[in-house]
Amino acid sequence: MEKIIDGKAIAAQMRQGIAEDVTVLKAAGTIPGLAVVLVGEDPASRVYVSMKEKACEQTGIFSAEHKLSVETTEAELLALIDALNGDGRIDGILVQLPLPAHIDESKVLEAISPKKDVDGFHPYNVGRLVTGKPLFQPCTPYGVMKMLEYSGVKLSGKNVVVVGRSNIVGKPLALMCLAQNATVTICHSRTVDLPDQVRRADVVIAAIGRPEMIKGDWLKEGAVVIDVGVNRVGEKKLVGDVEFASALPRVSAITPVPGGVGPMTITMLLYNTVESAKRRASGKSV
Ligand SMILES: Nc1nc2c(c(=O)[nH]1)N[C@@H](CN(C=O)c1ccc(C(=O)N[C@@H](CCC(=O)O)C(=O)O)cc1)CN2
Repeated sequence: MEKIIDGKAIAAQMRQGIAEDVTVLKAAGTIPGLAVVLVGEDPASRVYVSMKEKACEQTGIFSAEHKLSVETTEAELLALIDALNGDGRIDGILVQLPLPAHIDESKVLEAISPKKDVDGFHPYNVGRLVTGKPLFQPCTPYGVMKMLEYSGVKLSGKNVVVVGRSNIVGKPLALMCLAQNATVTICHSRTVDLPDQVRRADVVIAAIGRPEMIKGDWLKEGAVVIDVGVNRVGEKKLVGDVEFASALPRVSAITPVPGGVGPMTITMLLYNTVESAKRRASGKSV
């Protein structure tokens, strides 16, 4: 196992496989389609959306872009989603988060057809994950699981500590690790003695959104560290939730920021879209 888990390289390898699947689908008459919806001008969201569009182009997926003004009402957004749910060219619908404060995020996510919910955020898909029969799995946690698989890290019987309990990363990751027979602990802002919890972990997954909060001397010797944090410090610098320099000498493997989990998020969105297109092509119900 490489000490630095290269998310860019794993993502590139997976995207090649996805592009091959798209070629096969197109030859049989199905063009995978993703609708990308952005409301407002949030600069980070604009960057992520354009990365998603570019990734679609590179893999041959049709992307339909809907860039809406910050004044868009909740009713207008719901009407667009309704139209996309019924659009036969669209296999996946992505609404970039966060949404402006006047729009109810849960209402919007619940309006997306579970069959086109390639972000895996709809309560139906959350329920499928909880019951161990996933349909669409959320992209960042799914990307983490793929990185562990590609790096040969087996979770069965391991102590996994997930730091962070968000609906889109921490909670689904805990369920995915549990499905691989890990012993999972979820830590959060009220956890007593976080360093002590982290010290027990064979695998630490950091998803708290606090720059370099987890220090090297908190880690067990030989631990595997997956850093989901993408924190902007100053104008240009990006850092994770783990202090990389102090962690590196102690770990057996670690993901960098940037170039770790981030590239996998978009790759899993492409993957989910193509899986959805394969279902459409086969006429299978879900
Ligand atoms: N509808 C969704 N909204 C959001 C999601 C999501 O999965 N679905 N996740 C995040 C943002 N996100 C994708 O949307 C995302 C975050 C980071 C990266 C990434 O590649 N990061 C790079 C650094 C890029 C940079 O320079 O800023 C890295 O870590 O190497 C991709 C996608 C919130 N919203």
